[in-house]
Amino acid sequence: MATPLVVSEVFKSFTMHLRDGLTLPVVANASFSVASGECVVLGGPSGVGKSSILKMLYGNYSVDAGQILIKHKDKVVDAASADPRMVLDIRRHTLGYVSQFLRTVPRVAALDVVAEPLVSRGEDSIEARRKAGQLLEALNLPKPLWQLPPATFSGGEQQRVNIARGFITDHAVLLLDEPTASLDAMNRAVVIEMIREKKKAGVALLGIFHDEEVRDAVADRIIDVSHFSPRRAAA
Ligand SMILES: Nc1ncnc2c1ncn2[C@@H]1O[C@H](COP(=O)(O)OP(=O)(O)OP(=O)(O)O)[C@@H](O)[C@H]1O
Repeated sequence: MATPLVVSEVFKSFTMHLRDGLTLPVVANASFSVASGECVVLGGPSGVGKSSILKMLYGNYSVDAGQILIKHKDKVVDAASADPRMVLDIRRHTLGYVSQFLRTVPRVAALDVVAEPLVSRGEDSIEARRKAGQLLEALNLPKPLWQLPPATFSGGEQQRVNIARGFITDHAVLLLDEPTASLDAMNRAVVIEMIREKKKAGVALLGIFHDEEVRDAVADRIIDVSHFSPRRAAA
């Protein structure tokens, strides 16, 4: 089985510059991998470092030590030490991320927000919009909203735009940070089905799901992130 994501001995601390440089160690010696077609869930109590791990993998947080090995365009790249241009290339072609909250761009219609990851890869914009419409329809976003910028949408509507944007590409690795937190039962079921489709297509998924029902429906494996807690490592 192919393994497009390998995390090896990753460490992370935050330095509080406004608190006399106080250092808060958050992740110590995190090592795990995710295979194609597998959905791995990061578990453990609140504040243990689950979101921080996803943000390091996506390049939003720097990594203090260790490697994040991603299979990118037939090569293995260490995203932890890659330059910003490489990180952007990995995001464009290999690594998707559904964050908890949509970062809206003023004046851009929801349909174009969803189509953008395909357009930025040079795909035909009409075809990209068609695919975006299919996803928004599956996620029950009312059609009159498609042409509006999502800034004024409800939390659940914004989250569905965010999910559609994350799922529109055929990226080999997909990170999901509580994608169903603001959704009703009907749309949670749609997202569960979309995750199963990605697994069937051979995508490696790594996610955080506080909702037990969703977690049980999609998880092949749960990694207890408290194993990577610095306090435990020091004990
Ligand atoms: N940018 C940051 N600056 C300083 N501290 C941070 C930052 N991001 C996260 N932390 C700290 O790192 C620790 C882990 O946070 P993180 O959000 O990764 O936990 P989590 O396991 O995802 O929690 P939850 O389940 O509550 O979302 C927390 O103590 C948090 O305060």
